[in-house]
Amino acid sequence: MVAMSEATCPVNWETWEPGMRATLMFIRVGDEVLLIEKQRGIGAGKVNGPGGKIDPGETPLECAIRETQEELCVTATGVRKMGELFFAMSDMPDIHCHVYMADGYEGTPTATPEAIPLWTKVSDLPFERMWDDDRYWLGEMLDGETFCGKFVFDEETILWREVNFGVTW
Ligand SMILES: COc1nc(N)nc2c1ncn2[C@H]1C[C@H](O)[C@@H](COP(=O)(O)OP(=O)(O)OP(=O)(O)O)O1
Repeated sequence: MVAMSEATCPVNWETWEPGMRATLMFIRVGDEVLLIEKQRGIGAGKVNGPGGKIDPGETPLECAIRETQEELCVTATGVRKMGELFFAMSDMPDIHCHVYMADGYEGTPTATPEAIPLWTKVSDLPFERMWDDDRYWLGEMLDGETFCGKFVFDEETILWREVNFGVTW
């Protein structure tokens, strides 16, 4: 399935290069997902999944697990790759983000200087507190859909978007 704005895309994705590589992790247990109230870094003040920048020499999966440990003091288990996000931004480096979902964890979700844990019903995601792109893929992903999303932002407003589901990673 494809969702695309009517506008012509202002970005040539064939030649686009991200300024940052990052990850997101969503731990789903039953009908709830473990989100964070992000305390610092890009998107501070928003609700998101744990995640962050990929360190040199680190794989995206290693990064997603490390960032979840650092931000919430838990180790995600049963992790699978669900998607990739491509963000062309106006006011920060462009981002290529790898997205993972886990079906369990070890440890106790704990607040850290980086994040406050927030268990949320999958049926009641707080999109008004999240990056706007999340409306177009997060619910579907939590229901098991793999995806690829490309978004062009002007500050926090989406100018253009394309999301494909059923992508094999
Ligand atoms: C632009 O739209 C975005 N949507 C979503 N859902 N998530 C986004 C968006 N832009 C960035 N993100 C995510 C990707 C990463 O998980 C973080 C950004 O990384 P962060 O700044 O938190 O990286 P850290 O390595 O943790 O930073 P420190 O240098 O503070 O340690 O946001």
